[in-house]
Amino acid sequence: MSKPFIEVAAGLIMQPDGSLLLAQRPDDKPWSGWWELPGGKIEPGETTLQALARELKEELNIDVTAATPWVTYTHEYPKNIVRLAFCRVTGWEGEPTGMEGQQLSWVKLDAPLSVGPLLPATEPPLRWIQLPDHYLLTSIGSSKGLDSYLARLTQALQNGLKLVQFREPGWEPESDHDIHTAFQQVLTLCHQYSARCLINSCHPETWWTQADGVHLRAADACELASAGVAIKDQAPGLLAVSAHNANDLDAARMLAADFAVLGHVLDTPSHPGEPGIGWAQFASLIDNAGLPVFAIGGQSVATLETARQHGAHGIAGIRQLLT
Ligand SMILES: Nc1nc2c([nH]c(=O)n2[C@@H]2O[C@H](COP(=O)(O)OP(=O)(O)OP(=O)(O)O)[C@@H](O)[C@H]2O)c(=O)[nH]1
Repeated sequence: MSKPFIEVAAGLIMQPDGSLLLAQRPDDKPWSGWWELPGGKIEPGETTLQALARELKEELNIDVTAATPWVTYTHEYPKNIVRLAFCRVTGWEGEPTGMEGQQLSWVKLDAPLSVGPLLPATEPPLRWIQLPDHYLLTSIGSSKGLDSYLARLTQALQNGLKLVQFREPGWEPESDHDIHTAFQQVLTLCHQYSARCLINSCHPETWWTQADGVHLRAADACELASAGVAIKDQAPGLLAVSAHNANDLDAARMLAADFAVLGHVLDTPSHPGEPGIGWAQFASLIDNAGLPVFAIGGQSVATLETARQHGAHGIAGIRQLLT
């Protein structure tokens, strides 16, 4: 007999200082005593955000004023399959109160959790939410442009940039040594500002372990996923995947990537004459991605809010994020 399938809306209720609200499941529910994100089952006819608002009113007596869809993730438990639509909640009225007698706790995610255990399906979102929301891809081009690029990158890191990808497929063919030196300089600079630097899979595999993780091109991700390679065990650090369609996002999920980058969403100078997929298509593609997705293509600080309204974790880009 097939397992029951339930759809749930759950909120990551966050204070501006990054504290997150967790709730302990009450005695009269399955998994009682385990900690979870507040929320509950989506009723027939409800949208995810409507269900979330209703559940948070019932469970916490708060009125949600600002929430966006985020990652939808499916987890198979021994007795059922749960599709969890995690949403970010950044605005509410009222003081969260355990209306069902449940314990509540505001936790910091950059330290060991002060409560536990967490429901198994609640662990991944607590890891994902700590990813920065800006992801810069380099486009230096040659050793001639390196010094001025490093100066601009320093400025961006000083302004709070925390995640960078070294990606130089079109590096002018001077010598391999030049590009490796450039990579090391970018990596060292990122580390000076406690930022992480991933390496694109177009670069030699021997460099991958030097970086803070690997960013797979879509074709590389699809090839590794169909070959069943456990790339995450081989390359320590973050694993990211470029995606252009649902197939690429499936590969990212199969490889247990930490995040994907989907686009291009808006028209961009790096793809002249190729129209972007647009926000509606972006939102529909990531609906079942099962991992955080950054929007790429025409992205800047000005598009971050729109990206979030369409379920993006954050924005990725080459030019407009270098500020
Ligand atoms: N709210 C919430 N549910 C979660 C999380 N993680 C997770 O696996 N779940 C699962 O999602 C389901 C939520 O169902 P629920 O019983 O809390 O829903 P509900 O509030 O509508 O309760 P009720 O219908 O029993 O009154 C449970 O199977 C629970 O184990 C989480 O972080 N938050």
